[in-house]
Order: sequence, then structure tokens, then C-alpha cells
Amino acid sequence: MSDNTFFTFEHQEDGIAVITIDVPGESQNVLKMEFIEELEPVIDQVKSDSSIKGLIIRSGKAGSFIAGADITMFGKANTAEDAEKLSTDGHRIFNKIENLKKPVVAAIHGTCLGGGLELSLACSGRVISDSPKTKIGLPEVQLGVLPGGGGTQRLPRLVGIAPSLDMMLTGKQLFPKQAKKLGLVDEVVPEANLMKAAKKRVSDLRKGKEKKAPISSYFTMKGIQKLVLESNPIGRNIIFDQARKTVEKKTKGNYPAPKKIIECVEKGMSQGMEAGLAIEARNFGQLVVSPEAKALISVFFATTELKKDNGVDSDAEAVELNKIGVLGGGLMGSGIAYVSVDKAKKKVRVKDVREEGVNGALNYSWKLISKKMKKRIVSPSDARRTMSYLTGTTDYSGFKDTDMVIEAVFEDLDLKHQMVKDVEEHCSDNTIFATNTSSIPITKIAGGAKNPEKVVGLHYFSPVEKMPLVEIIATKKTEDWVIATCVALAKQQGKTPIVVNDGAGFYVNRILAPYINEAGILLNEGVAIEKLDKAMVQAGFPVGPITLLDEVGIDVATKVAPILEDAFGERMSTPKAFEKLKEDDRKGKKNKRGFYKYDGKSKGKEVDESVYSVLGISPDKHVDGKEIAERGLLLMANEAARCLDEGIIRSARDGDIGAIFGIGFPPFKGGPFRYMDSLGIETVVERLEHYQQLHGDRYKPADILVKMKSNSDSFHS
Ligand SMILES: C[C@H](O)CC(=O)SCCNC(=O)CCNC(=O)[C@H](O)C(C)(C)COP(=O)(O)OP(=O)(O)OC[C@H]1O[C@@H](n2cnc3c(N)ncnc32)[C@H](O)[C@@H]1OP(=O)(O)O
Repeated sequence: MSDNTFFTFEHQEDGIAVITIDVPGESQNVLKMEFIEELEPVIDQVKSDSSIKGLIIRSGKAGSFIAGADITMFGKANTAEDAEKLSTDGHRIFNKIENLKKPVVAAIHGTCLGGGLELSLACSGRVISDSPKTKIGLPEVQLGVLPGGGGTQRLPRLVGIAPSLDMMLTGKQLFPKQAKKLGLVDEVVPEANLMKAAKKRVSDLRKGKEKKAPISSYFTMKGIQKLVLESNPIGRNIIFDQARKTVEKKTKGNYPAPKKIIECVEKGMSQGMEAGLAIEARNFGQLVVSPEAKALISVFFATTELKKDNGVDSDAEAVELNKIGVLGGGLMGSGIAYVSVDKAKKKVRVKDVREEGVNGALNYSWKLISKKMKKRIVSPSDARRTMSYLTGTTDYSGFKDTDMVIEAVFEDLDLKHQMVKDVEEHCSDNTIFATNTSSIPITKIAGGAKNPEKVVGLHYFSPVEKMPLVEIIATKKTEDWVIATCVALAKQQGKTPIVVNDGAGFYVNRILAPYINEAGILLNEGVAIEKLDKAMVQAGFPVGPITLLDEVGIDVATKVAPILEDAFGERMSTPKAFEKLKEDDRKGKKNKRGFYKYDGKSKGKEVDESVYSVLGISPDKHVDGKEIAERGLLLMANEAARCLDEGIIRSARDGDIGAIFGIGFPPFKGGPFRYMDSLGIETVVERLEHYQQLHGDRYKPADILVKMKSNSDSFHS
């Protein structure tokens, strides 16, 4: 047995050699350059040593095969050529593995992502554990780069062009059974049998019993048609054209990586492996140094940091929550109950004043859980067990032993005060009272509380099961352990939490308001509805501001607006357009009366032109889409800067993540603070002043920006 820094190499008596990867000082195995340098001579040794009949590559870490190339290496590459070399060095060693005339089997348990999967694709066989910890995929696109370890070449050759594009363009991670079905792996076995299965595969490969990986179900199940489509140039062109169209529709040209992935696969399939690898390395190099990749990588590291953050400046510890009460079985309450039972595995008791409300909440969870059951992500017995955590009531029975109660009732201060009183009466003195209000300051809700130190805001976004952010709002009195407990719960619910201080609109709604208001002002000036939406979608938001208003509800927005106007004055005043539409009983999608038509007759999305007559305008004003986008982005960023200055958010990092995960701020810009940094604070101030002269003081640059401009500062180092 020989020891290396990154792995041990063991030549066993049965003639099989085993490499056990265990990168020191890391919880996940990651591929570093030094690892490649260490591995190369060992592969040469395997090749030349005739007593070695086959090789198994496995991990020595629990729950992590290999999480990919070490992403920190990307930041150290100063030029595209530096980054290209990372890829070509990887290619050299992976080619050596592929070209060994001996079987090499990857024994995979735990995360097998990016470069980790690419290493295993260079092997002649792959066996994986059936553990829920085992996930397999090429997530590089989410970092703004592409699989640079041969993935764009080996994956399509193994599973087919269309399925490989699907994996690489979405970055999706597959569970073991899905990977097997796709033909990506040969065998799924219990973790305890992994090495036994790997050895058997080596032996079978030696005997020629298993020359090839099983044919992907993509070919076997969907039939010969697809095989024909992929095996001739005309058919392949159809697939690539379709992929390009889908990518363009989704990315609006804002993300360069997907296009380059398609190019790599296309060239590789038509010009051969060598040419494919060359273009892969070149494209990888260019992407690594692109501003989009830098922004997306910053989002990855910010999210990773937040996983370890307890949300407070002290070392306060979260208390264990055994049972959670949820007040209100509406959309938000149902969603909160679902993530609490299904993800956080907590006992949950839902209370609603109406029986139908309780049933609605239980059904909501059941629908989502049975969907997972149908997809075989959970077994029927697991699904039943999860549902058994969830119970309902129309009174406070079963609330005495709740450790936390989350209220999700109407946005009415008196009602919230009643909830606080009820919880004090029916629960214990230690029960945390969390409110899911999106607009009422938490300090006001805590006003009449006996234990205001246990009152906290827990602001989820709709739909709860999909939206990744939770805003945790602390008042001056909220105790640190209460905040730390909410942070821990949100993480268990699969969310990324940011802790903010109490203030009108908290953080997310506060920065959203001027952006939405600007759309209202432009609309009132005669800019067409679809133009406003298109400009922001083109800029990288998932939906435009007007569509968002229809989704959230014009009534809801106009309820939050006066709170913000009271707190911040004229710069937040509600545009006349929204008031007029509210008077016209337009609530948006929910009452099928909004900016768009919801009559079921319109083809696609159609503007409800009657909005213009309600507003007394004709939509013929021309404002360039780029200007619309810049105005919205600058107003949002300017307000974000004020939030940082006032201590509403704890850091620029939290502000970036809050905006991306809560609003859909374009991830390729890295969040409002990275956006301002990338423009340069001087430019931000100049652009705001330019619009201030044209449109008034709502564009006045935040004090912090003016200060930063004179010191040539940036938010992130
Ligand atoms: C050439 C190639 O094609 C290019 C590539 O391979 S690019 C990389 C592709 N891989 C990825 O994108 C995976 C990124 N990692 C993840 O998604 C998640 O970390 C994970 C699912 C692997 C594990 O998640 P989780 O268990 O919650 O652990 P998490 O807290 O995120 O990570 C643990 C540690 O591993 C680090 N880490 C994980 N993957 C890493 C990577 N690829 N590079 C560097 N560090 C990584 C994290 O930064 C964190 O470090 P820390 O403890 O010092 O803060």
C-alpha cells in the first residue's frame, strides 16, 4: 500500500488495485491539480505492472465520492489560457484511465458531481450505492462553466445526445435508479455491497462478459426512432437546433455556458473525440474567466457560507424543535406545514378556524408527497410515515407541547395580536411565536406580547415548497437563541435563510417596491405592459414586474405600499396606476382581473387592453428596453445599499442572496451588491444622478454610495 496526499493506492492479493480518494482538510472530495499530478504516475504504474489485473476507484469519505473539480481553482486562473490548461491536464489523465487496457471501475457512494462524474465516465464501469446520499450529475452550468473533464464528449456517447444535453444544460442531479435507467451507471447496489459489486464487475470485464455499459433506456424504451435521429447528421441537427432554441428562450442570451455546451457536443459528435475535447477545453477556459461565471460562483460560495451561519453574532445555539404549530391552513400555512413535515421531519399541528382550511392543508401535503411517491423518490411507507407527522385541528388542542408556532393568517394587526394572545394562553412559556407576515413590522406584532423576546418574523415566499429563501426578522428584543432556532429550522426545511432586522418591508419587499413602482410609473406614462415585462425578463428576471403583480395580487401590493410610504416618504409613494386598478377591483390572477387576461380563451399570455382605458392612457410611449431595465435595477440596488447602511441586512452577501433567491434578481449579475461592484460605485452614482435630474428624487443616490464613491470602495473585496 502506498500513501499519497490525496489518496491511498493498494495493490490487493486478488490482483485488483484500489485507489481510495480522501482529500485532506475537506468535507467533500474535490479534484485539485495536485491530485491529478499525484494520480498520473499511479495510473502509469497500473498500466505497466502486469500483476495488476484491474483497478477500482472509490472514496474514503462518508457521503462524498467526488463533488467535482475544486471550484476555488477557477478564481486563481487569471486568463482563459490558464483555465484551459486545467481542462487539458484533466483530459490527459482521464484519457490515460480510459485507454488502460485493464478494467477500471468507479465504486460510487455519495455526491458524484462535475469532475467526479467525468472521472467515472473515463472508467470502464460504474457501480453506485442506492443510498439517498448518492447523487450524480454535471452541475457546471449552474456555475456558469461547462463540464471540462471530457463530460461533453463521454456523456453523449454513453447515454445519447438528447439526454446528455438535458443533464448538462440543466445541471440536474440524478438519483441512483434514474442514473441506472439512463444507462449512466451499470449497477445500483446497497452501500455495504459496493466493493463486492465493483470487484465482480472488474472480473466480468476481464472475462469479456461485460464489454459495454448497458444501453440507455433512452434508446431501448423510446425505440429505434431516437437512435436513428441521433445517428445521422440531419437528425442530430434537429436535436441541436431544438436545444439552441430552448436555451435562447430560457436564457435570453444572458448565459454563455449553455450555448458553448451545445457547441462542444455538436463538434465532438461530428468531428470526433479529439476535436471535441479540444473545443471543450477552449470553451471551458473562456467561460471560467467570464463575468457570468464569476457571479454564479460567488453565489455558490455565499450559499455555502450561509449553510454554516447561525444567523447571529453570538454563539447562541438553536434549540431542538419537536413539534411545530401552524396557524392558518391557507396557501402559505399549507406550504409551511409541508416543508416542516417532509423536509424538516417535524411533527406539525395545523389549526384553522374552518374544517375546510384544515383539510386543505392536509391535502396540500398529501398531493406533494404522493407526487414524490409516484416518481419513486419516496416509498409508500415513507410517504405514510411523513403524513403521520401532520395533524389538524380547529381549536388549540394539541398545541400545549409545541416548541414553535408559525402564524400564517390574514395580514391584520388585530388578528395577529389575537394569535399572540392565543399562543400565550394555549402553549408553553417557552414556545416561540413566529409570524409569516410580509408587511407588518414584527415590533408591532410583538407589542402586546408577554414574551416579546420570543417573537420573530419568519417570512416565507410563495409557493413555499419551491421558493428557496426565508427571511428571518429580528426585533430589538428577539433573543439570539430564537433567531438561531429559526435559522436551523429553515435549513432543515431545505431553505436558505437570511437574518434581517425589523423595518418596513424588511429587506426583500423593501427593495422590490421601488422596482415595481417604477413599472407603475412608466405604465402611467404610457409604456405598454408587455414592453415593461419583456425588458426585465430580457435583463434576466424570471418574470416581469407586471406579471409578478398579477401573481402576487394588486390588492396585496397596494396593502404593503402605504406601510413603505409611511416609513420612507415620497420615494416609495404608490403609483397612481395601481390605486386606480385597485379601485377597479383588479386583484390580478386570483380574481381573473389583472393586467393580463385570465379568461381561458386567450392564446398564451394576452394583455387586457381595458387596463389602458381604466388608466386613461394610450400605450404608445417609447422607452428603450435597456433603459427600463437599468432604471429598475438601479432603484432596487440603491434601496439595497440603504438597507445595508441602516443595518437591515447583516452583509452584502446576505443582500445578494436575498435578492436572487427571494425576487429572482438575475443570478448572472451575482445580486445587487455584486451588480453595483461590477459597474463600479462611481458609475452607479453617476447613473442614479442622471435619472435623478430627469425623473426626480426617487433616484437620489443612497448616502452610503456617495461615501463609497469618494473612497473608491466596493461592497465585496
Ligand atoms: C472540470 C469540471 O467539469 C468542473 C467541475 O467539476 S465544477 C464543480 C462541479 N461541482 C459542483 O458544482 C458541486 C458543488 N458542490 C455542491 O453542490 C455541494 O457542496 C454538495 C452537494 C457537493 C455538498 O453539499 P453539502 O453537503 O450541503 O455541503 P456544503 O456545505 O455545500 O459543502 C461542504 C464543503 O465542500 C466544499 N465544496 C463542495 N463542492 C466543492 C467544489 N466542487 N469545489 C470546492 N469546494 C467544494 C464547500 O465549499 C464546503 O466547504 P467548507 O466546508 O470549507 O465551507
